[in-house]
Amino acid sequence: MRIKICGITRLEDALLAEALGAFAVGFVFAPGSRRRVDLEVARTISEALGPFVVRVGVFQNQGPEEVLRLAEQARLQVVQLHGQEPPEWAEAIGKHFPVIKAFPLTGPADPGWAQYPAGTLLLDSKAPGSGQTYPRDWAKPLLQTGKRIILAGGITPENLEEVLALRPYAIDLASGVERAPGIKDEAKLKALFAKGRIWNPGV
Ligand SMILES: O=C(O)c1ccccc1N[C@@H]1O[C@H](COP(=O)(O)O)[C@@H](O)[C@H]1O
Repeated sequence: MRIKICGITRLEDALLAEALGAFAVGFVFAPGSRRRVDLEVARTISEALGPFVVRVGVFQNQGPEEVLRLAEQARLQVVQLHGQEPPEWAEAIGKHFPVIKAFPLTGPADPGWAQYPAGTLLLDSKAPGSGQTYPRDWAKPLLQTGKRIILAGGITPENLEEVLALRPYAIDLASGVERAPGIKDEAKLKALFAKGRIWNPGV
């Protein structure tokens, strides 16, 4: 399973996620987030990781100029837009970085979101980073479009199986593997990867 561990603020958490087999780690630059990371810290962690972990920056309603500057300076590889960004912003950013666009679920997903100019979409609860969840069935209309869909929102080692049953492209967790915002919990990370690595999305 492709697993992204988001809200990384400490080198040791990033290295543990990498050692356990994370596909990606996320650095939150969204204003007001309890996991907001300093640019220098993100760059230091980014430079310390090996070549096979994707570095993702999470932004919320920040214009293309700011997003591109931070993504370049922090040595990121993918940009995740987690607010109400207009399609033109994604198009501008998409000239430089692959874009993941997050949508909050307050009911069944709108298949029309597949038209948004981003290669990959992410479905989250309406309270990003809170551990809040939603009826997982709500993701189905978008999963059926064939677009790459990342599922997020209150995923934990305990409820992982119901999420994997939907066969998303990847999953994304922040609070479900933490002991405090931005501080990952070793036991929860190990429990997650022990369960997550047995499932192969390609078959
Ligand atoms: O984690 C945050 O603080 C955050 C803030 C603003 C936008 C996105 C944020 N994180 C994203 O939230 C989901 C997962 O949250 P959780 O597992 O329910 O705690 C994930 O997509 C993060 O990238």
